[in-house]
Amino acid sequence: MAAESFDFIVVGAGPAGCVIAQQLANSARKPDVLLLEAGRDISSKQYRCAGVKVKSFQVPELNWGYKTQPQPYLNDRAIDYSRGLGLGGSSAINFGIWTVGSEADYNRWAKLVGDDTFRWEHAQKRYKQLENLHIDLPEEGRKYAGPRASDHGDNGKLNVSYSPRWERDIPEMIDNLIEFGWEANPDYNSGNPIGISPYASSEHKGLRTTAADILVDKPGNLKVVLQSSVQRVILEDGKAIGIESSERKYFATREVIVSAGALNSPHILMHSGLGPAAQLEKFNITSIKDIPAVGQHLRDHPAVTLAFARREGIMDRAAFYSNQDRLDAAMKQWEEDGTGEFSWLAREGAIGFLKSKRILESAELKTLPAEEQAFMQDSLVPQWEALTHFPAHDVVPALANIDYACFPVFLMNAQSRGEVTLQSSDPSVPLAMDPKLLTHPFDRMAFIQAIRELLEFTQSAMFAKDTVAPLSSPKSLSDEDIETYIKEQASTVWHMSGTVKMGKEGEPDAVVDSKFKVFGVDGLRVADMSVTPLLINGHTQVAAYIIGATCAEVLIKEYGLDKSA
Ligand SMILES: Cc1cc2nc3c(=O)[nH]c(=O)nc-3n(C[C@H](O)[C@H](O)[C@H](O)COP(=O)(O)OP(=O)(O)OC[C@H]3O[C@@H](n4cnc5c(N)ncnc54)[C@H](O)[C@@H]3O)c2cc1C
Repeated sequence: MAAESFDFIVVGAGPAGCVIAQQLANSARKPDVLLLEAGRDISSKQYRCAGVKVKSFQVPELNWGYKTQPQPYLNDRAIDYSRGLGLGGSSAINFGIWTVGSEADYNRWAKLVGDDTFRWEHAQKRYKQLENLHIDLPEEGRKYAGPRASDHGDNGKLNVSYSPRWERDIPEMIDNLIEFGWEANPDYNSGNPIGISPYASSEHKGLRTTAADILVDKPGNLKVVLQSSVQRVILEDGKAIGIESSERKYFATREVIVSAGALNSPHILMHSGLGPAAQLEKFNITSIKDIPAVGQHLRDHPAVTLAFARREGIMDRAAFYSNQDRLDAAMKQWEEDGTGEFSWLAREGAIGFLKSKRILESAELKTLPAEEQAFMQDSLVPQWEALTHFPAHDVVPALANIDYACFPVFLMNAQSRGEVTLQSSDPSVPLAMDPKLLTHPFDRMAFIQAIRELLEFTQSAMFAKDTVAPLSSPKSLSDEDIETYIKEQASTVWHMSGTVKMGKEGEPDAVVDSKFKVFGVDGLRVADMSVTPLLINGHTQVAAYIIGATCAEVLIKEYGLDKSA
């Protein structure tokens, strides 16, 4: 079969890859674009019920199924390191929390890489073009959320919504947290995440939103090939000229853009001869360019959940999830018209981004580089995050019979750096993944403090009056008990970042420049969560979409694709 040729080849149909492919193909010059995805089309309704969203990552055929190396600070546990496999990438299996991060993240990113295109005002513009925010809050929720139209999009392809119905204890929970001292924030996605807000999700009318939605109405000059796992980039005289996948070769006359995610993009680079030469040679891969930083600098947010049985009937969940007849009827209703409990129940709650005086005044903070310390002190930069009504029964089915409160706690700005490394010369064998969670002393101290601050709330009279028993929680507020709990229970929240880090030329940890170009290689860019030079303060899908839009903008400008032929 003759090799097919395209102007641009994009590898990976996650948030970044779908946006790049669609925006390139839609530019005035209408270049021929190929989007290759290793997985299947999983964009049909059967995979997208918002009400069972947290079950998606547990479906083996939708997931690459990765596990980390044993983590010494987590009792040597190998933890789940899921990545979405299929059209939409990890957006098709994620938990749907919609957070853009802090405007300070984007301004710092611009400064770190020396390019103002990453500044908040530009990032926010791209975000607004992608988003279609539906503010259909219930009556009782309106006083807590008030996004300004100027901060959001209402015409993008990504449907985002607040839940139109709330579980009955949510207003009291938010009131209590405000009374406890958390500042009310009417819109945590305005660039200022600090405080407590109801959260918005990547879903609407009971249907999960995924990156596949970006491809709706795709133009004819964009070809999508599924079940094609890219093994390496074909390089000739220092230039990327195509790719070799599990099924065949494809050629690109202009560029190859790798958007396979933070665990797979470095994998493809290494098998193309671009990575740490010593590592490649160990596995008989010819090194074309020694780039020691490929696979290094892996960062992620440590996370742990705390759960408490609540007084029966103060919530809506047990009465529903423990009743098979109601479950069956609700699923029938969702299938018919997308409404009913599976469109709202346990899909709503509050999100808090908190500053912590104790963390900011700690001895451990003072050991960090001055720039990092200054960043953390910024009034728009949180030290930790919590959610209030996580649907943990989708992971621990026994919880379906009880009314329970579940708070995931996330450490922001974690300092530990991990790595992904080769373990085989066979491209079908994944990299060894070692996030080295909590290896940095700052992270261990800050995570303990964050959990303690949440526990102080759950032990306050206003919350404790309705608690029947802790279900999963440290035994006390002591460092030792919290540390034991972390070791037994903590994991990450799948925000892998930084393995193909963006930076300035000559920086030893930089792999791509601010135009997403791999240093020293022509015609090759990487654009997905792997390039982030910092850990975004929030959940990462929005950042991945923005990365895609930024890269598309750069390419369209560089190649003059915005001008008609
Ligand atoms: C379980 C889970 C829960 C999460 N929850 C949230 C959340 O609530 N909110 C949030 O904002 N973020 C969440 N995230 C993170 C978020 O989904 C990711 O940050 C985001 O999807 C990353 O986008 P990406 O484009 O960088 O990569 P991905 O979304 O990982 O996309 C990469 C794509 O490339 C494809 N690919 C990989 N290798 C190859 C290859 N060799 N050949 C061809 N194709 C390939 C993959 O199959 C995939 O489709 C979660 C992630 C997971 C896994």
